[in-house]
Amino acid sequence: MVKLVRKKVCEDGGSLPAIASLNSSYSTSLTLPSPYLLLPPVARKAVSDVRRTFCLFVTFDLLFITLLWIIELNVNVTGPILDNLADQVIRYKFKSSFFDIVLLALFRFLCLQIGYAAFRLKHWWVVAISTLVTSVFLVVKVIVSELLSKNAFGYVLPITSFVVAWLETWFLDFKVLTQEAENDRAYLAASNADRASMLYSHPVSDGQFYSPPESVAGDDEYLDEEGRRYSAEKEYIKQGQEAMAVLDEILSQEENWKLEKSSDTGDAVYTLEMLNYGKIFILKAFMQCPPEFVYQETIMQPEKIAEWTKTVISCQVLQRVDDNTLVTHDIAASVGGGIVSSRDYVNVRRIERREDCYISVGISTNHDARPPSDRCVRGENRPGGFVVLKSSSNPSVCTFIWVLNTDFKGHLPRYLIHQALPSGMFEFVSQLRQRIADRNPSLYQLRCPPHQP
Ligand SMILES: CC(C)CCC[C@@H](C)[C@H]1CC[C@H]2[C@@H]3CC=C4C[C@@H](O)CC[C@]4(C)[C@H]3CC[C@]12C
Repeated sequence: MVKLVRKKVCEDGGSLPAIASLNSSYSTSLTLPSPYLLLPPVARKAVSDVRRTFCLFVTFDLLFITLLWIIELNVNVTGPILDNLADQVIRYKFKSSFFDIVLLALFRFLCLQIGYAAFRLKHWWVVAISTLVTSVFLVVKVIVSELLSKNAFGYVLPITSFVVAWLETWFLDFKVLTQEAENDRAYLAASNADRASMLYSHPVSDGQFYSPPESVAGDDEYLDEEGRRYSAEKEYIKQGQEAMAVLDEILSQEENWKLEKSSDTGDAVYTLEMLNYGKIFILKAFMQCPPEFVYQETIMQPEKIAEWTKTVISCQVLQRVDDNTLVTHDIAASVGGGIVSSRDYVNVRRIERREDCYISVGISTNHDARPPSDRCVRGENRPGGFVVLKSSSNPSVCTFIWVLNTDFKGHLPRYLIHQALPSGMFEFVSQLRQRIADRNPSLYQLRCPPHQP
């Protein structure tokens, strides 16, 4: 039984060797577009798709009412259709002609097309006026005229006009304006993200860390920008160090961990209640492989984690601040069969190599390149992370600990989440074992890990 030992931190926190020495295939670029991101804005369409659909519907309104009228002219034909037409148009009588309903459709068509296609208005008052005029006119018409006694069209035409007019109001207000407002927000966010990624857009080649370019002497604005960036980096480093202190605190309280659930592979999930952080979930799993393998898969290659676990949809390194600190954008899959839908997180991570373990802590932070977006609920990670404990007696085994301390946000029943987390964590570690076995076939025993002694 690998006992969780107290850590002995090296002075510099065990700074990492340059990535290149660990895995030359590892590369990252801060401008790599991710399918989950709001892609930098391209030229925007003059008329949005939803608005074009609305204009099409308005055209349908006019054509459909006109078609119904033409059919009506044909239905009770006493003489030639032209007589009927002349009757309703030239010898127009409010009480017996349908021509005014067609003119009303033409009025709606002109108002709406001029207002929403030509002037591209973003307000509902034009459609409100056209619908109000239509409604008042039709109500008066139906009350005063003899249309209803004339034929079926005495019902069909006014009712169709009324319904179509109100459908146009609904469509514009609940579809066009809301969708376009959403598009504007997304466009704005993409513009910000695009502008921000230009700030951090220095491609980081294999194994190199991001280092701010030399500032141009005398360029005050640039120095301001540089100063801002420098203080942002200091802030990230500080957040990582503080999170590491909290994680160490959690690890030092193993005697207070409460066993929640064990898996048939001998893994266990514990919980720990902490004053400022609520209920923390801690997975502890015995791994039949050298600690370096676990370190490589869970800590050193953050962007590849999505290749082998369904828990994470994507992970992108937004910025490498220094040898121990990086900022990532993680998109987690839905949890508990959809109880918790997919969440995204911006985490500052601190990685340390210590005498007895490899440790990686993360905590939620902000980054200009990934402002919160309406498309995904932004979760909040409190100090938590991965610990790969080395065995002092056997270098080919280790213990993997995952401290999960997350607020999924949203109005979700806590008990449901707390039910779902342990199984999700067990699934993660079994996918980790599978990954290590696939990448290190020699470790056949990984495929059926023994029960812990
Ligand atoms: C059912 C459970 C397992 C789902 C958990 C979903 C979320 C909360 C999980 C999925 C992937 C997780 C991240 C994976 C890797 C790291 C790096 C580590 O240095 C700090 C924690 C951090 C940043 C994790 C935070 C929590 C995380 C975002």
